[in-house]
Amino acid sequence: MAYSVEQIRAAERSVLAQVPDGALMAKAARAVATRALDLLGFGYGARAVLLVGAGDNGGDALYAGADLRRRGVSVEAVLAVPDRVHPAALAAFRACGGRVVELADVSRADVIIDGLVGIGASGPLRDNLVPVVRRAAELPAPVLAIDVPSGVDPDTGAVAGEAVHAAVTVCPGGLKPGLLVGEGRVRAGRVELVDIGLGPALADAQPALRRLTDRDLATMLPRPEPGDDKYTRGVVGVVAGSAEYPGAAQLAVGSARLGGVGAVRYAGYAYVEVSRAHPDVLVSDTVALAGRVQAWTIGPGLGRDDHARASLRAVLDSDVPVLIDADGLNLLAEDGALAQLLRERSAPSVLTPHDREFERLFGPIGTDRVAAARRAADRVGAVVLLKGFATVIAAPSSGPVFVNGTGTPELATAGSGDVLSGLIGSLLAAGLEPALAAAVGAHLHGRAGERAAQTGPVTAPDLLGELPGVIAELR
Ligand SMILES: NC(=O)C1=CN([C@@H]2O[C@H](COP(=O)(O)OP(=O)(O)OC[C@H]3O[C@@H](n4cnc5c(N)ncnc54)[C@H](OP(=O)(O)O)[C@@H]3O)[C@@H](O)[C@H]2O)[C@@H](O)CC1
Ligand SMILES: Nc1ncnc2c1ncn2[C@@H]1O[C@H](COP(=O)(O)OP(=O)(O)O)[C@@H](O)[C@H]1O
Ligand SMILES: [K+]
Repeated sequence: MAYSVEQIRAAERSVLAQVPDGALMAKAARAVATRALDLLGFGYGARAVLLVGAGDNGGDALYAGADLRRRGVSVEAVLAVPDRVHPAALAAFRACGGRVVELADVSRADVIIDGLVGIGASGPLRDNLVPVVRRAAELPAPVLAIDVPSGVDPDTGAVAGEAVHAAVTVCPGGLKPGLLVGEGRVRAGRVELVDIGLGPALADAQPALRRLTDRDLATMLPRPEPGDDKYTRGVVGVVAGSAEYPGAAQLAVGSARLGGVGAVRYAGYAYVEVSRAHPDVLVSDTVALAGRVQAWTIGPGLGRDDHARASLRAVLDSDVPVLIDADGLNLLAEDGALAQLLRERSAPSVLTPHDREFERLFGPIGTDRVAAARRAADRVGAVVLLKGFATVIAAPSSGPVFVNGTGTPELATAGSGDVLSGLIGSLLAAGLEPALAAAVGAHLHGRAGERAAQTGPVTAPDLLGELPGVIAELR
C-alpha cells in the first residue's frame, strides 16, 4: 500500500500528538543508520557522506550520521542550505564528532546518504541543490535515499530535472506512490519500509496505490473445487491472431489455458495453428460460431480488417467481461462507433495498452501515470491497465488503483503482452473482479518473467513455460 503525502502528514500529526518530541525522527534515523551499515558491510574505517537539506529530511540524515559516528563510521555532512539546517540534529551530529565539509572537499565516500528533500518537496529540484546531486552521481559510492530520492515527486514519481539515483530508499512510516511508479520507481532502487508507528493512524485511510503481494495471490487465485466441471470453472474466448500473425493467437490462447478456466474457445483465422499448438482448445473462425463463454480476450495480432472489426463489434455486444488489447485498442482509436459501443457496455471491460496504444486512445500520458490511467478509466468506464516497468491498473469511478510490483525489463519482448492479455481474460472468466483480474494477471506475468530471466534472455513462449510453476508456488 502507498499513501499520499497528505495522508502521511495527517497520520504523522495524529501520532506526534501522542509521542515525545523527536521520537519519530529518532526511529527513522536509527533505521537509516542500520541500513547504511548493512550497505557498508563494516563500521570502523568506513566513510559516510550526508547530503543535508533544510528540512526534517536533512534532520533525519544528521541524526543517522550521529548514530553512525557512535558505531565507528567517519561521517561528513554537506549542508546544502547552510543557513537553514535542523538545529538540534546538527548539534547532535557535531557532539558525536561529525564534521561539516564543503561540497568541493568531498573526495571519498563508501556510502552517500541523501537527506536533501523528502515529502516536503514541491516541483523540480531547485537550482541550489543541483550541484550537490551531480557531485553525488560522480562518486562511485551507493546512495541511500531517505524517504524519497531527492528530485522525485513523492506523490507521482515524476522527475522534472535533476534527481538522485538511489541504490536503496529507506522509507519511514508509509510507502509513497512516487517510489512505486514512473521514473521514481527506477530512481528509488530497493525500497525498504520502516515502521515508525504510523500504522494505526493510516489504518482508515484509503491507500493511494495498492500493490499485491504473493500472499494476496494465494487467496485470490482460482482453483478447481471437487464439485467443479470444466464449464463451472469458466470458459474464456480468445479472438487473436490472423493469417499474418498466427503466433499472437498461440501465445494468448496458451496463457488463457493457465488462468484457472476449464476450457478455452478460440475464434479467428489462426485456428489451424492454435489447434496444432493447443489440442485442448475448441476452435472456430468467427465469434458467432464460438459458443458461450464467461469472458473474452480480443486483440493480439488481430489486424484491423473487416473481420477484425466485426469480431470486436460482436464481443463488445456481448454481456460478459471483455479484455481488449493491441489491435483491439487500435480499432477503438480509429473507429468512433466501436468506441461508443465500449462506453455503452454494461458488463465490465478491461483495456491493456502500452504507452503508444494509450496515447492513440487518450492523448499524452505525461509524467503522472496513475492520474493518466485514472482519467482514461473514467473516460471509457473500463479498467485501464497501463503497461510498463511499473504497470498501473485503474478502475473507473474512483475505484482502486493498483501498481504491479513484479517483473523485469526482460519482459520487453515481442509477444509478452499477448501472454498477459490471455491470462487476464482467463482470470476474468474464472470469476475475478475486473481490476483484480488485471492486477493478479500482471503479478503472475511479472513473476513468470523473473523466473524465465534466471536462466537467460526471455522470450514470450518462455513465459508460458514458467506460468504453471509460478501459479503452483503461489497458491
Ligand atoms: N512523515 C513523518 O511522519 C516523518 C517524517 N520524517 C522526515 O521528515 C521529512 C519531511 O520533512 P519536511 O516537512 O521538513 O520537508 P523536507 O522534505 O525536509 O523538505 C523541506 C525543505 O525542502 C525545501 N524544498 C521544497 N521543495 C523543494 C525543491 N523542489 N527543491 C529544493 N528544495 C525544496 C523547502 O523549502 P521551502 O519551500 O520551505 O522554501 C524546505 O526547506 C520526511 O521526508 C522524512 O524524511 C521523519 O523524520 C519522521 C517522521
Ligand atoms: N522495461 C520494462 N520493465 C518491466 N516490464 C516491462 C518493460 N517493458 C515492457 N514490460 C512489460 O512487458 C509487456 C509488454 O507488452 P507489449 O508492449 O504489449 O508487448 P507485445 O505487444 O510485444 O506483446 C507488458 O506486460 C509490460 O508491462
Ligand atoms: K531524500
